[in-house]
Amino acid sequence: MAAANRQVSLKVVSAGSTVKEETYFEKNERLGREMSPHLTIYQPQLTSMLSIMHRGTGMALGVGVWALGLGALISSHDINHYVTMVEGLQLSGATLTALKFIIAYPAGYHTANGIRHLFWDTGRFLKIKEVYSTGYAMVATSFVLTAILALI
Ligand code: HEM
Repeated sequence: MAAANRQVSLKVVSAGSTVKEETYFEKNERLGREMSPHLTIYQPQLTSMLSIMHRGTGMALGVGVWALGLGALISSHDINHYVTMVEGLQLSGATLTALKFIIAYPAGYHTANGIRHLFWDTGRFLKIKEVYSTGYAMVATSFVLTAILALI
């Protein structure tokens, strides 16, 4: 009953004195906080490296798809013209295969790791040992896939 009759006094304050007009990054800088994850001291691990690669290859594929699409729209020549141009460079078979390998690697990697991701999405291979073993297997598969593409 005593609590119900308790007196409360309110103090009027301006919004500016309570709400700090400071961004998340400014606050972290003021408090001397490091960026999280603190990349400069973060030990490189297979898990994080493969994850970064997945994002990188996804972005590379995105750029490639857009470039091919827009190129086809705005170019006055068809693909045969560019094939003839490359043939005209008289590159050796090994150089050509190496170049094709480099261009195709994002597709080989992203497909192999994408399938690994899809297995994870079904709840499989999520134990840390399995994450590592599928990581190594995926890297090997990505090389084989890309080599097949480069040799076509
Ligand atoms: C031209 C084809 C493709 C493009 C442009 C593309 C692009 C991307 C991009 C930009 C991401 C986001 C990466 C990130 O934010 O970390 C992504 C994620 C993903 N991609 Fe692809 N991708 C392609 C083909 C494929 C294929 C063929 C597969 C599977 C066989 C695949 C499976 C996945 C999966 C599972 C994720 C989500 C990974 C996660 O959960 O973090 N992608 N893709």
